[in-house]
Amino acid sequence: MTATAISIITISDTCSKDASSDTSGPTLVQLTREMFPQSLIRTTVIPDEREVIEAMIKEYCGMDVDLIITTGGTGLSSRDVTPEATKAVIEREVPAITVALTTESLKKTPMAMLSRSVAGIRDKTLIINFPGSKKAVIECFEIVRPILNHAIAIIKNEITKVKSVHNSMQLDHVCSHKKFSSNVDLSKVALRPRESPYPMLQMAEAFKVIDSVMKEWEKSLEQVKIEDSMGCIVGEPLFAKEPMPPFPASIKDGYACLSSDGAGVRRVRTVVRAGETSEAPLEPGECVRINTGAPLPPGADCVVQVEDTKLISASPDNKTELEVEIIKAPKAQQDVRPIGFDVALGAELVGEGAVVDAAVIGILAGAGYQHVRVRTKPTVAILSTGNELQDPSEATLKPAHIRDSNQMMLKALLKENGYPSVCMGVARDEASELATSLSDAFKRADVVVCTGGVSMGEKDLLKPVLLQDFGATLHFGRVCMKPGKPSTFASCQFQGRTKYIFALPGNPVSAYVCCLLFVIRALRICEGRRSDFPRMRVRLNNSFPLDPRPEYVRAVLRFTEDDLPHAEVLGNQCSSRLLSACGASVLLELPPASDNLDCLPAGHVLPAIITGRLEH
Ligand SMILES: Nc1nc2c(c(=O)[nH]1)N[C@H]1C(S)=C(S)[C@@H](COP(=O)(O)OP(=O)(O)OC[C@H]3O[C@@H](n4cnc5c(N)ncnc54)[C@H](O)[C@@H]3O)O[C@H]1N2
Ligand code: MOO
Ligand SMILES: [Mg+2]
Repeated sequence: MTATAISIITISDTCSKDASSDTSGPTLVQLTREMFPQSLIRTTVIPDEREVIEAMIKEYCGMDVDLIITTGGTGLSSRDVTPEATKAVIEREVPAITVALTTESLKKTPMAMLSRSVAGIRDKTLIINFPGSKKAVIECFEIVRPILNHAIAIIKNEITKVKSVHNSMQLDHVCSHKKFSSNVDLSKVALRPRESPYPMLQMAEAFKVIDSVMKEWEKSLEQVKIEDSMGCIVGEPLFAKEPMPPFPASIKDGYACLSSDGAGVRRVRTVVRAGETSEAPLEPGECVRINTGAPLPPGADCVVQVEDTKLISASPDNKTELEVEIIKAPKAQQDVRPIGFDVALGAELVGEGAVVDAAVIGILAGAGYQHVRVRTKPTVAILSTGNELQDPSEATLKPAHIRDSNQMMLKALLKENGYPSVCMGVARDEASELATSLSDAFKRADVVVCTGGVSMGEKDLLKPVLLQDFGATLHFGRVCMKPGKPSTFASCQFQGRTKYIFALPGNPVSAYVCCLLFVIRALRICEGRRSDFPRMRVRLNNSFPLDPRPEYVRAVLRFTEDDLPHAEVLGNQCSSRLLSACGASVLLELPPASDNLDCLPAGHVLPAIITGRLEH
């Protein structure tokens, strides 16, 4: 999570007359810049005037600033009105921030009793008052530092509006190291929570959270070779530096003529084939034998195809045509592509936001471009977790082990959707090993996709490790869907950059479906594409029982005489049975079972998300 906009307001009569005397403002700029390196930080110095302070806070809030820190004007003198002004503009107070500031500052100086700081929220902006001295500013910043990311994330991602997510955020926030480490301690397994502490989001809520979090991804462009640009999104338009064709070219194999000569016999002066030029201008009564794609000789203004001519005379060896008859009078420009006919000089070859396809690559190659600037894709790392996993290459299985199928499957699925990734191997279900592997993955990638360890087992340690070791914000930890219930989405700051983590359930089908629905959605948002896969209406071939959760059923489509394709479910849909995804063209979107509908009958028409090839 990155604050995109921060405002520092120095409130002081003295500093407003001489800004160079302000030391607290610049100190806050430095502190916030270190914590939010990618943020836009605005500063201002204003006098201790209540109306001015109120107006300034309101103005920044109107500019979608995420965080406003004021410094100064919190004391007891009659000019100290910052708290009053702040109270007048905030919509909701956050009193615990003030309590923390006071409690912690009192440990350093009893003077803290004389600060009347206020903290609160106006619209989507968090506003915190700090006292005026540089020392106090440094101390206060250290006190609020641990909550800034979470607080801004909650406010900014509108998660406050999604009650369940809000609960989850609060939960995450109070999910202390100790609470989760009891989970880790096998000897105290009896103390683990017997209910998941993570609220179960509806799909629409989960999508909304992903969309709002991923919108923060900082978009950039990169230059790639055109042959490597397939499927990329064009970042800057490209224009034709040359016309196509660059010369008037014949469309037919025949004779270049002067249209003013009309029909009749012509002397065949010479020949011009594709790739050749002919220098001498055509004289009346002459023609030049020409091939498709060859440049018209100077003077010629039309081409007559060989089918519309008669041979009149040839050399004795028949290797040269000497005279031909043009049967029908040609029109000017007949069968000629003038200069720039296909692409005019300066025409737009490919626009910003276009998806590079084979034709675009052909156009760019034909126009002499070797590179194209495209929108940068996030880098992705894949990690499998589980003590039971062996590398797929191992010949024999150890007792109670299985081979890791998720890693290769996810890599292929991402590649199929245009996203390269790196594989980070398998981490064992130990907190320290998971932390090391995650940290290695964060060094390699912006987005980390891991599988396993997100449900209720005492060895399901992904969530606690993300919270404890990386101070991650858990955007969600459970989703009402089948498969994929324990799907987890988090973000954290790592070495000054935001990392996004999709911790998918270990069951292979859950990982497959959640990668399609959540991970690829997120990656597409980063690239500025439309987030959803296309959908179509299909007819169910056989009846299908409904689950209490909305279900994503893998199916193939059969195109018949019927107006709609028929969806054939790919066998048992158990979340461990990856065979149910082999060859799938679509995910059928099944509604949850209800009192009046617990089974969809054969022939029922329902939406299908197109995730694979429609025909094989
Ligand atoms: N008490 C509860 N138990 C479970 C719940 C629940 O709500 N309460 N949810 C179930 C659901 S739904 C799912 S889905 C799974 C998710 O499990 P985890 O994400 O914790 O994953 P693991 O426990 O590590 O593994 C689950 C399953 O998948 C196999 N697996 C894991 N990784 C791989 C891999 N890379 N390649 C192939 N197979 C893999 C693993 O061996 C397990 O069989 O939790 C349910 N439990
Ligand atoms: O939600 Mo789990 O992915 O059904 O088995
Ligand atoms: Mg598990």
